[in-house]
Amino acid sequence: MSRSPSIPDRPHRDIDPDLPDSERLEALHGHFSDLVDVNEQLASQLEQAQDRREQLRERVDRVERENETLKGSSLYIATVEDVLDNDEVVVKQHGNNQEVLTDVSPRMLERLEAGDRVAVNDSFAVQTILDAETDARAQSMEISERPQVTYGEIGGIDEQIREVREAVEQPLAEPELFEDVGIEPPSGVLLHGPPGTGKTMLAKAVANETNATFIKMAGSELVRKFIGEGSRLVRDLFEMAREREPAIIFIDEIDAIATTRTESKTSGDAEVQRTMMQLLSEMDGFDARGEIRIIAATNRFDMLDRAILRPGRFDRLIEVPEADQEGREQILQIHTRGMNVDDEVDFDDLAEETDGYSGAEIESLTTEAGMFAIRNDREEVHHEDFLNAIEKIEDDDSSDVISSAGYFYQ
Ligand SMILES: Nc1ncnc2c1ncn2[C@@H]1O[C@H](COP(=O)(O)OP(=O)(O)OP(=O)(O)O)[C@@H](O)[C@H]1O
Repeated sequence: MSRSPSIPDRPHRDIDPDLPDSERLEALHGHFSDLVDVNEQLASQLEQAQDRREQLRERVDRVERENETLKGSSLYIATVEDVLDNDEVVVKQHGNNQEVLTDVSPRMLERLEAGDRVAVNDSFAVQTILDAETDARAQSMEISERPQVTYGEIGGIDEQIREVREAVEQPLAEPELFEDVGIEPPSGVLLHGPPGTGKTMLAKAVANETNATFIKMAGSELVRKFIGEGSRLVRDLFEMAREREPAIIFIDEIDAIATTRTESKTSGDAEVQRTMMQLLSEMDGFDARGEIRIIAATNRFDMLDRAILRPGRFDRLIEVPEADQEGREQILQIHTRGMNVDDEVDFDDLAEETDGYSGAEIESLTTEAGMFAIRNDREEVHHEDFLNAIEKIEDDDSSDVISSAGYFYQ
């Protein structure tokens, strides 16, 4: 900050009244010119102060403008339904589906087409047209016509495979069985268990077996920053599935939108709540005997809002636990199928050594063992390579590899 200039001293001159007139006149002249100097200094200081005031005023204006922009920047997402000739468009706001007729500038009108996603402010004035890159629909789903994963590639969870086949595959493949008996198949299946135990693989394998499109959406993707975006994505998800029947919708990390409601009522919470309500309403209006099956997964079963577990929703719970000794041996064998493994490798012993490892961790262990073989100039992977890999992984991650499985999942 600039320091304020010091105020000049008031000129002062003692003039002896007994002096001759000419000398007094000269002294008065001197005094006068001192006053003129001070006056000039003060005038220049005044000018500087005025400049500074002007600068400050401009700064205040700028900050106020920024403040206004910030206040106005919580925009809502809407879709243009119709572009009318008289500089008006009909937009439908995501989330509440409210349709509004709103004016747009001729310049904006030229760039708008029905179907465009736009951001609107509180008064529904179109602020921005969202381009393809901001189109969350394309970014946030993983779609695969028929995933490659088969049941044979999943080890240690045979019972869970059987349950999933019964709850998801059978209603798709043999719907008449349910019709004949007169029961509704489970609406949604919830897989819960520690990370890396094969939940996603299971969902993919069902899609593979039933020749269905696999559509995956992560719950965290549904928690978007724009109001209305999450529920819109849920609608898109089901629409996408309807377009591609038969389809398996897989919602990973469902806890992101379905955790127990907290007391806090921030707008973020309300938005998450709306997304979950949209999911529930899509599921409620769903034909359980149809060609779309829904599977969700979570590592945080304890946190889930029980509302999603009611009949007609995720009403079939399947726990996918950490593999036991036998399961780990199977997983080791599955992941070494394509590897050049020495006959001496003792999988039973390795399964014992990997107590607490998830399927995903066993998979990375086999790769690490292969790296040890390469380092030793061998094409064949030996038992000691696996042991070295275990040691390395445990050294690297001594703090969390073994405990990670239980970290989120109590
Ligand atoms: N039971 C298993 N059998 C064989 N491989 C497995 C198994 N579980 C996990 N894997 C390996 O780990 C990888 C990750 O597994 P997956 O994504 O299915 O786990 P997840 O339970 O969905 O994990 P997360 O909860 O973290 O999403 C798989 O691609 C697979 O290679």
